[in-house]
Amino acid sequence: MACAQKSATEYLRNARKDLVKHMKNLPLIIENLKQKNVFNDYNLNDLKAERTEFDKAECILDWVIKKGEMASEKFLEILDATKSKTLDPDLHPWISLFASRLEDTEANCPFGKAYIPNEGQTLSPEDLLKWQDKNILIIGKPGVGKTTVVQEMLHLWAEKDDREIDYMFYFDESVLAHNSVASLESLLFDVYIKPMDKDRKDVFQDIEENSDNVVIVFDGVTDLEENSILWKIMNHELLPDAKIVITCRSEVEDDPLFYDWPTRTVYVQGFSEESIKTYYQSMLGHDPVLLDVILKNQELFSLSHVPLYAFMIVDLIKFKNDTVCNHPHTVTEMYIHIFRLTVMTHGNLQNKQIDKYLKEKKDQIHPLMENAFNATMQKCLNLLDFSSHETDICHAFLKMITTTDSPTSATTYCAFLHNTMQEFFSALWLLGHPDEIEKVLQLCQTEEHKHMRHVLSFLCGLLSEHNIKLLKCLFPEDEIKKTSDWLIEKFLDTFLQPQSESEEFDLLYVCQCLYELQSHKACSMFLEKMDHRLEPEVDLDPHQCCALSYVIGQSRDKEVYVNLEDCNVTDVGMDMMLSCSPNIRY
Ligand SMILES: Nc1ncnc2c1ncn2[C@@H]1O[C@H](COP(=O)(O)OP(=O)(O)OP(=O)(O)O)[C@@H](O)[C@H]1O
Repeated sequence: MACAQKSATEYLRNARKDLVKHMKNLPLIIENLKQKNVFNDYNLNDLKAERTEFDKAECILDWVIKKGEMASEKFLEILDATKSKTLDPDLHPWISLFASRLEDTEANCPFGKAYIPNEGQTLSPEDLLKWQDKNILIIGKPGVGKTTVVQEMLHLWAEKDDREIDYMFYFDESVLAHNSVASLESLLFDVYIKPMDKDRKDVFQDIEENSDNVVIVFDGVTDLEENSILWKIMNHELLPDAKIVITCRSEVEDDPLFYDWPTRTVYVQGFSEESIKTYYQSMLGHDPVLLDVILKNQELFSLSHVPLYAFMIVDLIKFKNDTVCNHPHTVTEMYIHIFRLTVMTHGNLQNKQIDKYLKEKKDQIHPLMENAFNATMQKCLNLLDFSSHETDICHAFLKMITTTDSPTSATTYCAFLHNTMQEFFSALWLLGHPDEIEKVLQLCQTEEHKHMRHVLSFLCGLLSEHNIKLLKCLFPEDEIKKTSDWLIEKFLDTFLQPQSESEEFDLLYVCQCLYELQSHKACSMFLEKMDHRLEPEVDLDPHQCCALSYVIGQSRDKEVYVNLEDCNVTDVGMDMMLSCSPNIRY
């Protein structure tokens, strides 16, 4: 099974000694690493400074291993593809073994990085590719799989021999952040692909003249500056017949940017119940006890419809003990454990050493929190002011992105491996700066800063009593408690106000924050303010049902009236609602 095998990083680490001596043709390896975005310009420059081939080989291996699993996998793929030129024959069986393992994994295990189809899903990425519509908007909550859907579209397109579309361009948030891109040509050719200089003009002309053969994907739009190149593409002022696919989070759907954008809208739902079961069966089937823990735990199961959470659960469940299984599972707690696990792996530590190590590294971690917060406030994923040494602990959470600014210059930014991690770090910063919380509460009510709500729900989770022991190595315990004491009432007062005359307050968001906070007192206060009547009026996904039933379950002596007349609720969701039945009246 894929999960029982050695990781690519381990595979490399074990062979490091032999590779340092027996890798050949280093320039070819380096060029490939550059093309696959494993190495950036800084790495190349630093390598030039190494004097001997041996030193260079050591550097290459150490950097790749440090850059993590994906980099190691790409490196091994390069070695396999070029082995006749780059590896001593003695190492050919070693690399072939890795290559066959990859094929085996892909054939037998449809998961890992592969796209997981939902049973009975009404639409597939293939359908989206075939649609004739010129504008497609893909919407969903964080981590539910929007990026994965568009990447699967790209993958399907790249695999096709008889393509109907000639060009497909994908731009992620780090590119979208550069509203100032100078021209269409530089956007298309300077970010990822560069046609040979001699062809560049012809290719560009072909794209412009036959824009009906072009698909442009903007992944993770938050806003686009009016009249920027990106805005003009979206509105078909440039490449008038191109198909534009945009992904955004649910709260951005109502942004004025999309008011006049005639569009076909697709909502990404995440894993279906069937997909969740198949996924866990494939990852944990070898351990029926663990498998059972998840499948029978309604909260964990409901969280798993967000694929990102399902992946985290698999990693965390291995550390299961009675406490792990016997208390409610919040999203924030999973992030705290992932944070601590990353620290543990980076420092090569044992579990019991993590707190001490974190205390020692506080000075490195706090600037990362601050940078995350500032970048999130500005809806930016590149940490513009952040610099730290490659060996710092912070790099365990970051990837490097290099953008070419001109033919002779490039800029390298740090960015979090996933944007939800950036939001988690932003919440950590707020936890250490309680004076700023009230301002953020107010800002969240504005269109411009609505996105900060994701940070606040993490903040609620960080304030949960259960999590304090995991955080007190970074923040004083009494400060966390003090913040928690005053925040509840402020939070409820702020969020229970309708956002505008036409818009009700967001009941489900408030319930999710209360679930993260895990406080009976806060739930009672909320139910009191609601007069024990809840009317969601929208379809509920399993995790929303989990939060809602938790809040209802906190009403000890009063029944809560819940009106589900206008809601669709999944079976898992309904089970959870019914499990708090003594407190509920329909
Ligand atoms: N259908 C799927 N099959 C396999 N993996 C998936 C699927 N959907 C999501 N994932 C995995 O879940 C993680 C999060 O997905 P993704 O980045 O696509 O979410 P997102 O909706 O774009 O999140 P955000 O709004 O935070 O950008 C990724 O690691 C991705 O590989």
